[in-house]
Amino acid sequence: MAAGKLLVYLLRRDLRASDNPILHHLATASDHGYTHLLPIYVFPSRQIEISGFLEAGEESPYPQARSRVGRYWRCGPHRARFIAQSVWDLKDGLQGLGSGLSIRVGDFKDVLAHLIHGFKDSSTSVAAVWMTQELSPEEVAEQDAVAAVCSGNQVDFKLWPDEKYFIDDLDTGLSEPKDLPDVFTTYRKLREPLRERPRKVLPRPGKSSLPPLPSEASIPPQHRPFGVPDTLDDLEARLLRPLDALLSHPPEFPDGARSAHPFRGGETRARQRLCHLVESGAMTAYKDTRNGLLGEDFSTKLSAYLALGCISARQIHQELLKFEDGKDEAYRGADGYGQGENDGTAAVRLELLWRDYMRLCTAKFGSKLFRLSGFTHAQGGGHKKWMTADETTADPDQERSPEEILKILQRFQNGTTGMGLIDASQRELFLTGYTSSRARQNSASFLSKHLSIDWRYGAEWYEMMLTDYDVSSNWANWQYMAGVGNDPRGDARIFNPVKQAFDYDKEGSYVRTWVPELKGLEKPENVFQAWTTNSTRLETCGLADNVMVTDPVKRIEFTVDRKPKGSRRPFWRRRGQGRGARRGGGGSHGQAGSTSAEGPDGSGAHPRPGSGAGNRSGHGSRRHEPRGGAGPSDNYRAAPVYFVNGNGYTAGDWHGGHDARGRGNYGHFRRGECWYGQREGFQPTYVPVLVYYHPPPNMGPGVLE
Ligand SMILES: Cc1cc2nc3c(=O)[nH]c(=O)nc-3n(C[C@H](O)[C@H](O)[C@H](O)COP(=O)(O)OP(=O)(O)OC[C@H]3O[C@@H](n4cnc5c(N)ncnc54)[C@H](O)[C@@H]3O)c2cc1C
Repeated sequence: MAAGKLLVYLLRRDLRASDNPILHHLATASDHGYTHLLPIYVFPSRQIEISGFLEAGEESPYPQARSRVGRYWRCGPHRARFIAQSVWDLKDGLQGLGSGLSIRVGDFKDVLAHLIHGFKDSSTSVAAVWMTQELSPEEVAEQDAVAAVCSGNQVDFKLWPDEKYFIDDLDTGLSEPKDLPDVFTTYRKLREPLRERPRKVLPRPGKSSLPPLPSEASIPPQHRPFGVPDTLDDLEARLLRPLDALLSHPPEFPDGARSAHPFRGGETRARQRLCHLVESGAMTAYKDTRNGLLGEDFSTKLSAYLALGCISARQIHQELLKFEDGKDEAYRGADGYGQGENDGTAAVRLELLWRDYMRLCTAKFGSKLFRLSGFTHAQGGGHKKWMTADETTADPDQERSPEEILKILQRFQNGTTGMGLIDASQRELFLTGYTSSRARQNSASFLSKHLSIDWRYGAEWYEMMLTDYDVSSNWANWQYMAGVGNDPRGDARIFNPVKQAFDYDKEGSYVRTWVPELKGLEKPENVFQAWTTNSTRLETCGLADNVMVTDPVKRIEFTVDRKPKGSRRPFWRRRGQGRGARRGGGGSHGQAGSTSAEGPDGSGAHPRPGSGAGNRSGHGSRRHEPRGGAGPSDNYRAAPVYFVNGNGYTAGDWHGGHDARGRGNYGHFRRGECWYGQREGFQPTYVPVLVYYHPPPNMGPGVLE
């Protein structure tokens, strides 16, 4: 009979040794009862294509890891590489602590079943499996499948709460997911002051404080027909091998362009990046710079590390605290050192709360995250007609044929729509795996609202291309921008990508960087829409026959005012039908060109005079942000912990009654915030002829309201 009790820790998006509840518990609790620990990272076959790991001549038993609507690879090259680096960094880190990490590929349940079976004859058998809980449907299914394997093999199973968020689940003030308010602002008010919310970080386990690995000889190898490599280079190569032909006409990396996200994956790099941001003053400047488009430091670029759990939000918060409280000499040289929270650090905390909120939406809405009609379907909305490239599901009355939509999608993806800001963003995304929040918002709005294309194509494309892809942040933001999610302004918020380009890329540097064909154009308005350039100039620049000029996917009439006002370049936009309408024969394309505008507060849409389609219902009526939320709870509740003991899998509650960690009531509830007293929603003003827009305040997800 086996003497050793082995604990298997299956890692997913908790790729860090510091502030890791499971490792912390194992390093500090004397009574956990396990003689050995085997941390394992599984490259899951559903989400990452693993055919590159097949032994020669073998076939994969798993379907290809492709998305449902667009059939794209679910994990593209940028993220695949970043994950590999992160896993390898953790492996090195754990080895440094006297432990280690095994890498496997396949389906979680197969990996686990093979492992349990393989250990059966060893002196150490698998006694328990622990994982960090995730809330998204696919990950929940993984957990359930693992639990079932454990149950069938008399192995204990336990889910630990995911603590990489800003506010722990214990402290959200929500009794259950459905209590989440449907408007972010309501949730934010419920949780302010944010600086007081996060729990303390957990220290990194000390050297040799973790239970040892089982002997190498006893660890069963990767199950057939796959093999796992033993170098990072080989790991990366095998992940990238199947990912060819992402696009039929991919953009080329422009001369002189530099990635805004040149970072390698891993906990070590995440830590370095965080320290750099505080030390350099980038955190202090964040509020002023975050709408930037070019460069490394206009925003934190911590998203990919956060998504994989290489760093937790509360580690970021802790570093900000040290700076704000003047507690770390390394940060002394940075602006604002020791002077408390500033606009920049407060804005970073707010963004981290957005991230929490998107995840809580997933907990609340479950698989509706992926539904075309979005969350709003649940609230009676989501009746918009979307255009699709899928002949089998396309509406017979669809304005453009599925074939045309497919072509438009390809031009969106390879950055040749003719809409400069969108094209630059899409090429940057394709070539670097990153594009700024501002650019993402515009691209998502463009695809879903200007082109009325099924927004899930965009969400899936981003899932493939983003290094920082996170299921909740991606899909809920796409819903938000498509007007089917938790944006109280819904369909009324339409970004005008030309106006946005004037606001955020004044001289057109960003667009010129990523769309080098446009470098010869002097005027920003031409850079933002090349078709507006006169024919002589087009000839000179070799653009006369370029598809961005001859057949832009969308034309927006937009004229720059001659008289500059203040430091900003004001502009007016001609009303009435745009060329898009003439070209496209009206309908949604034409309308969007001329109706799209941001209201005086930079958010709403104006009904369009004389269009016949200027739909005032829903725009003209005052909108009230719905109330929601359960309000702060009186009692401290403990983390949701899920157990399976031998033969029973107990699905825990959102807040189960088990205080697993005994870290006390650090994040106790505070009463008194008037979370229900929302300001009222935007009421658009009807302005008939000429509109001067003020610079828009930051609106939408990821920016201050
Ligand atoms: C269509 C669309 C898709 C998106 N997909 C993702 C995604 O897959 N993964 C992802 O992490 N973010 C996503 N975002 C949110 C946001 O664009 C990125 O988090 C941000 O651009 C990452 O850069 P950063 O780390 O420099 O952000 P910063 O501006 O420095 O913000 C700090 C952190 O706050 C969080 N954050 C900021 N804005 C948001 C937001 N709107 N929603 C959720 N979290 C936010 C991120 O973790 C980010 O790292 C998406 C936004 C849009 C509009």
